[in-house]
Amino acid sequence: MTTPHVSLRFSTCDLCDSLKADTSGATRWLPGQRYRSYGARMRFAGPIATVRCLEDNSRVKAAVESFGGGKVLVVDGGGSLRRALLGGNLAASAAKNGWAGLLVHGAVRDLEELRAADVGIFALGHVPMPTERRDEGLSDVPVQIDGQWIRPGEWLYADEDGVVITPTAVHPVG
Ligand SMILES: O=C([O-])CC(=O)C(=O)O
Repeated sequence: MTTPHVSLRFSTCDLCDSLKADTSGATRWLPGQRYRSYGARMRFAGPIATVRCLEDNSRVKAAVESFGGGKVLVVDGGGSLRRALLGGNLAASAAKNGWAGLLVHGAVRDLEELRAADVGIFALGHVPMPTERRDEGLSDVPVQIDGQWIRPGEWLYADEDGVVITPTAVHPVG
């Protein structure tokens, strides 16, 4: 597997400038304030892998401990802030295994360690309580976040302005 090349000079605003006339619904986006950036990378992009889980990070652990190859892990945690789906150890694994970033629709913890992790981490919030792993959750299934479908293999671009999801890789213009 090769690591996809993504220019980290992309900007979600430039992408949206080039995609704004597309009314097909293929382009989806999430507002920047929905997520806070916790990792060392404020800008990340790559093909999507997914996990859907509720207060059990078994599948997140399995994903970040496997080869990331420049992918972005989208974690649909149901929006729960009761348990942290990612902490310092798993963030370090994600960085070591070449994940470009994680979008966690849920909570994270270990903020100081997350700041040091060379990976993008966007999450709804943080809470100190970890999950109890019961081997529950699904990997590489379509997930729905804020009413928008996000599917494995699609592309995600994230920076401080927000998050853009496209069916295939798109290139910045201008
Ligand atoms: O292990 C967990 O469940 C989350 C965590 O604290 C870590 O990644 O360090």
